[in-house]
Formats: sequence, C-alpha cells, structure tokens
Amino acid sequence: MLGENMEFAVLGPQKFVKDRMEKYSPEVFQTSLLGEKMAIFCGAQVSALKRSFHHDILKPEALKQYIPVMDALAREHLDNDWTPNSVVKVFPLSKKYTFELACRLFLSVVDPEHIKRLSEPFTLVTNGMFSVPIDLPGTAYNRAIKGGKMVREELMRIITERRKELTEKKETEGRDLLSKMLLVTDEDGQFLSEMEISNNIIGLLVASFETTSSAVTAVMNYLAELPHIYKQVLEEQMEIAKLKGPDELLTWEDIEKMKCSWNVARESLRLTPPAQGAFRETTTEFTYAGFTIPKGWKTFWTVHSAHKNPKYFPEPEKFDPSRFEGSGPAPYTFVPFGGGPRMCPGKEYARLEVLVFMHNVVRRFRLEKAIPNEKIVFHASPTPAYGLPVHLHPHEK
Ligand code: HEM
Repeated sequence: MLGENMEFAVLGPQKFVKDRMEKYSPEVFQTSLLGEKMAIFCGAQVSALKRSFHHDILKPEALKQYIPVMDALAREHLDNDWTPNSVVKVFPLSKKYTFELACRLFLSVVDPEHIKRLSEPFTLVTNGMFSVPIDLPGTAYNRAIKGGKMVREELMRIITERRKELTEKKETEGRDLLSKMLLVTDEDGQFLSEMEISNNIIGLLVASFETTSSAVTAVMNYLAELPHIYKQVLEEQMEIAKLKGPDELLTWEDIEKMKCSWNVARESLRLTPPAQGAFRETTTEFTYAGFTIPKGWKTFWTVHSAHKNPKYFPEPEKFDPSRFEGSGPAPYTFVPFGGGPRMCPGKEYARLEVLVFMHNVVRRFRLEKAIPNEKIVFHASPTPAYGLPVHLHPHEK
C-alpha cells in the first residue's frame, strides 16, 4: 500500500521521475503508487484507443462561434476584477474565468447564483481528487464524494430541463456542448442517457478546469517575468486591436493572426505543462524498450521527460518561443496535450481560451510580479505557491 507514495509527494512528480530515469532507465521504470503496481513511461510514445465523440463536439469548426463569447466574458472579468494600479492574484482569477466560461459554453448557465451552486461543490471535487482514498467524515476524499453528488444532482436537473426543451423543438441547433451531447447518437443510432451525459460533462469540467487555469497563469507568469517576450506579444495584439472598433469582439480571423502569442503560449506549456501525463491499464502483456509490462498493470506516460530532453529541445530550461517557428519540434516530443488517438480533445478550446485572455490582459496592462521568485507547487497542475500576485500597470494613453 505504501509503495513510493511518500517519495512522490515529497519530491514532486518531475524530480521523482527524473531520479528514477537516471537510476533505472530513461525509457521506462516500475514503481508502486496509490496501492497499484505501475510502469512509468518516459520516452515519446502513442496509444491506440478509440477516438471519443468529444473530438467532434470540440473540433475547431464547432468552436469558432464561441470566440466572441470568450472575449466578452474576458472583458467583463477584467472590468470587474482587474483594477488598474492594483495587485491581483492571477491564479484564482484565472480559475474564476475558466469555470464561468465552461458554465456558459458547456451548459449556457450564466446566472451568478446558479454558477455558485455548481462551483462550490465542484471545488470540493477538485480539492479531493488527488487525496488518500479514505472515505471518513472530515477527509478531503469524503468531501469530494459529497461535492460530486451535489454537482451531479444539479447537472441532472439542467439536463432533464434541456431534454424537455429539445423535445418541444424549442431548439434544433446545438447551442452549447450539452445540447450537442443530447443530439449526438452512437453507431447504433442510440442517444446518450442522462447519466452518461452528466458523466461526460463532469469529465469535461474536471479535464478543463485546473489545466486551462494553470496554463493561463503560467503564460501570465512568463509575460510578467520576461519583458522582451511581453513586448513581442503586445505588438502582435495591438496590431490586431488597431483594426477593430472598441466594442468589436474577437473573431476566428483575429485568432489566426496570433502566431507569436501562440508560440509564447506553447513554450510556456512546454516548460510548465499543466498535465503531468496520463494513466492507462495494460489489457495485454507487451514489451517496450526491452522491458516487459505485464497485463493488468497501471501505466503512466510523462510529459516533462520529453519537454526537458536536450536532444529534442536544446538548452531545455531556456524560454525560447522561436522553437515553434517553421516545422517546430519533432512529432511526439511536444506533448502537453498527449499524442495519438487519445490526445486531449480540448486542445483547441484551451488554445482559444488562452489566446483570448492574453489579448485582453496585454492590451490593458504590463504585469510586474509582486513575489519575484515565487515557488511552483504541484496540486493537480503546477500552481504558483501564493497564486501569482502581480502589479497591474495600465498603458499610458
Ligand atoms: C491547457 C489545457 C489542457 C491540457 C494541458 C490538457 C491535457 C490533456 C492530457 C495530457 C490528456 C491525456 C491524453 C492521454 O490520455 O494521452 C487530456 C485528456 C483529455 N482532455 Fe485535456 N487538457 C487541457 C484542456 C482540456 C479542455 C479545455 C478540455 C475540454 C473542454 C479537455 C478535455 C479532455 C478530455 C475529455 C480528455 C480525455 C480524452 C480521452 O481519454 O479520450 N482538456 N488532456
């Protein structure tokens, strides 16, 4: 049961993996975590599982219509929460933005009271997700289970209501992800059940919440830390803003112009990947890099072992967005979203969300870190220990 949990908790995922890659093999090693025997993969690899329907409802064409909505919400948040010449904490504000955006785009929930009814129990779920699985009153695990039940009850109410609206033909087009899920059918022409839909929505909320908030925060951190990078992003975003009226919202064409900003965001995802990798279970025995992995073992592939490998990224610790110019890194070496058929279906959603937020922040402010060497700690995703407080310096008119 104990396995190497203590070492994992004390060293953090990156050092834990690095030490063992040096000691055992740079490709794969075995350990025991959370009571499971586990093989950890550190090389570039792919999986071969079935594509999920998420890829269809989250593909770029389906998301284009959401760009103005993302922009309008980012403006609203900046107007309300990002006061010029004040100090704000980026991480909690990014989480607020990310969650409200998900409520709006997944479920069309916009009422602040309703958002609260989802966000409070949902926070219990995310806080308890990486806790010791002991279900006793007072433990984070127990609170997460209770929070999960509350989120599910609320979702079931929303889903039932929407199904009714769809049956009464009040809506034919999928106005949000929930409607799209209610309209989608499987290979046999069957609709998803309400329980399947609520599971899927919870899955999307979990998969998108900490990851995108961590990604936005990491980008803001580098923009505050590296003035020459900030300048390049500012120039690009000002060029885009110049061609638009003050009330005109961002469109797909604007996003397509954000090449430099996306390279900066990608370099940030390389150095501070929000997801550390992903778990699998072997359904059949197989051999990898000369090692046999038995059937039934848990496996985990790691992101940063590829991202920090000098063979793929010379001077790996250096922040250098030009790595993504031209044909960019070799296949399966830049894997913040995984690779192969099981790759993150929310990649494009995350790209749009990060770019829209960057646009809004740099247009208004120059950022200065309030704690210059703030430590990064690992919860579900890497996060600054004090939430990344920054001074907001408005541009001179
Ligand atoms: C910067 C933000 C994000 C990062 C870094 C990220 C990263 C990842 C990674 C590494 C995986 C595992 C891939 C694998 O199993 O090999 C994954 C899976 C997944 N992600 Fe994301 N993700 C992000 C945002 C999102 C968003 C916004 C959504 C939804 C809107 C989402 C939905 C999912 C889903 C549903 C899966 C499971 C896919 C499957 O197993 O078929 N992710 N993500």
